[in-house]
Amino acid sequence: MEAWYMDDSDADQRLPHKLDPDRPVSLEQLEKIGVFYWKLNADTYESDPELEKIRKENGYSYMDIITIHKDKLPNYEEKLKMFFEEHLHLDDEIRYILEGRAYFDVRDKDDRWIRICMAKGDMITLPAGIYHRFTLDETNYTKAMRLFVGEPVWKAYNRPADDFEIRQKYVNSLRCA
Ligand SMILES: CSCCC(=O)/C(O)=C/O
Ligand SMILES: [Fe+2]
Repeated sequence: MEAWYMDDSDADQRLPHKLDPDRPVSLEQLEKIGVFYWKLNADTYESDPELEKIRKENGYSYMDIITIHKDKLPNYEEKLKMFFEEHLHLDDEIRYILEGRAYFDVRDKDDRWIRICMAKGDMITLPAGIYHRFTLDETNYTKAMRLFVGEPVWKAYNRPADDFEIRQKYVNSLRCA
């Protein structure tokens, strides 16, 4: 996993969009905005005790696997467009990359974009209420595990969603961080 502040160019969303000079973002900085990260062995995900432990400790009872590729995902273009709209969810977004690569972009406290480059073995949780978006990189392929506490709710609320209780709760949580 590698993270950095993004430039504001309109070029292809699949490009890295690093600043020049680069402004890397550390795990500690991500934790301050409620983003948590684990590194796992994706080759053994079907029988990995480390993954089992994380699921048990955090109550991630639900899981499925999504393959994001033009030949595998129904309504591929439409879904990618939707994923890249800035949005929030009422619950945490938990993703584990099993193959390929992808970018998760999150807003920092000052509303600046941080790009999180996720590759095989990277697992992340984005807090409920954080504004974020998702895109493939130039390799155009990823396979990811989606986890959830209880029955999954995939509904995304596009920005602006500032009046949502979960958004206010998230914003308030940043004050004490
Ligand atoms: C890798 S899962 C697809 C992206 C997604 O579900 C989402 O909500 C992105 O923010
Ligand atoms: Fe999302």
